Amino acid sequence: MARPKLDADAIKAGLQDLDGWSASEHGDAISKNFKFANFRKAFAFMTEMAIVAEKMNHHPEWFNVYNRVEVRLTTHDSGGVTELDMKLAAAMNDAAA
Ligand SMILES: C[C@H](O)[C@H](O)[C@H]1CNC2=NC(N)=NC(=O)C2=N1
Repeated sequence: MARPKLDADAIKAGLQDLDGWSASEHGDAISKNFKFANFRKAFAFMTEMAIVAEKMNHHPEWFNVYNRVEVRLTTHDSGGVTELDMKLAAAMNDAAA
């Protein structure tokens, strides 16, 4: 079952607690650019999050160059942002802290 999409207000409310995350222009995704000390740290973060994502069956769109990981979260099955994206974003903030 696809999760219900969050509307613009619900996304805004959810992002209050998510440091560094912002809504995309069209409100169909949330994104954050993470920066680490080096590639090893960036890739360790990705490895940790890959395991979490697989457990959640909810997978990030991301792009890595050296110490930078650009993340975009959206729920493809729902065509927008859902609670799953908020949950994964929170887990990423915890892992990067
Ligand atoms: C069939 C499978 O459960 C789905 O395609 C899952 C896998 N991972 C997913 N990840 C994300 N980000 N959105 C989804 O809708 C999604 N759906």
